[in-house]
Amino acid sequence: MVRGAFPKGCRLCVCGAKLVVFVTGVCNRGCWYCPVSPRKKGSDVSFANERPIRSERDLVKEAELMDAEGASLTGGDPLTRLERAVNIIRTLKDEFGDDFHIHLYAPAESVREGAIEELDGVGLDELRVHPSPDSTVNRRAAEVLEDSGMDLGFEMPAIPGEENWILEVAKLADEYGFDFLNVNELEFTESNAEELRRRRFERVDDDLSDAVAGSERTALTALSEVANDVGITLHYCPSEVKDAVQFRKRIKRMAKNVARDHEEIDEEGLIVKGIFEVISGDPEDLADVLINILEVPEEWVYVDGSRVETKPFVVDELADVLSDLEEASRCEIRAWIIREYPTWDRTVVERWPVRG
Ligand SMILES: C[S@@+](CC[C@H](N)C(=O)[O-])C[C@H]1O[C@@H](n2cnc3c(N)ncnc32)[C@H](O)[C@@H]1O
Ligand code: SF4
Repeated sequence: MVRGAFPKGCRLCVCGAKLVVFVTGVCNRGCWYCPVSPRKKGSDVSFANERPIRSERDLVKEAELMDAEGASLTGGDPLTRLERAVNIIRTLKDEFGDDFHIHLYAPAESVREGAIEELDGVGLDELRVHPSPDSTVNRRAAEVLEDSGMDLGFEMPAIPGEENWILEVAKLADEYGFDFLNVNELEFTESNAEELRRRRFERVDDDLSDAVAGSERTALTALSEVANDVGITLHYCPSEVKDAVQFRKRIKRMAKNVARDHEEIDEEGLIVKGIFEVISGDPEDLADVLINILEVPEEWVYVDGSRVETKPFVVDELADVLSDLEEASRCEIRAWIIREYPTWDRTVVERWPVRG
């Protein structure tokens, strides 16, 4: 549900055009529903999508590979590492121009004048404040932000039974001239599952979803109740948008930029390729046989450690003659066709053996 202009950060996000920059896992707030993975939570690590950021080059490279049109800075609490967040914004704006839209998430507790001035000064376009359960904290944040030049929104999860929190935040946002309130469907993740279960929350009745049952109803009830009293944009973001829409679209944008000559792209934007896994012997000898005896074009043969990668159909066609190939190359081989995400970590989605 959207009432009013769709926030610009959301517009680019649903197209999969936003680079997700995880600034740090550090955060002092401790929400019981915190979705941040245990691996990142509390750790001072930075990622651009799945890629660890070790230098500015990593950040820019990842943005280029997905043809990003903007970025969202998240965490943890990015404001606990203000200088890092400021440098990230500066780097992206310098590299991709002023129109590269950047929004940043921060808990209300961290909204302070000096930090906001710095972020405004470096060109942050939009700030999304995660409200506190304590209304005085939210009011203080709203007062700090009142005269800033950025687009402003509150963003919060819809916790079943907590309609009043949403109503209160919507009214505060309206009072202080915010642009929008974004309410997310509450999600189960690895890190909050125990706390959610302890509070007797359950998953919606759908194998593919991690959403909490009753969250959508809470969001929609509260938003429609407050709609006549406030003039700001009211937006509900269902959890499937993150996976089904945002991630899948980003994958499609990336695939064409990262696929090597021997890798094919399927209709969902996943990479499909053939793998010869060399159990014993020298992968270079196998590559040599493929290129010089079997006349597989050189650009379709890629040696990566103990693997020789090639087009999926090459592996398929050689399936019946693997023992001849083993003999000619003096290698013991296993053959696979795999499907993987075109992400930095190349997560394998599916792999099937061509010979057991
Ligand atoms: C995951 S946080 C990331 C940024 C930062 N940690 C924060 O909380 O502001 C992004 C937004 O998701 C919302 N959120 C937090 N926990 C959630 C959950 N379990 N399910 C859905 N949304 C959640 C928060 O309201 C926050 O505005
Ligand atoms: S503010 Fe964000 S990162 Fe911090 S505990 Fe809450 S949800 Fe987790």
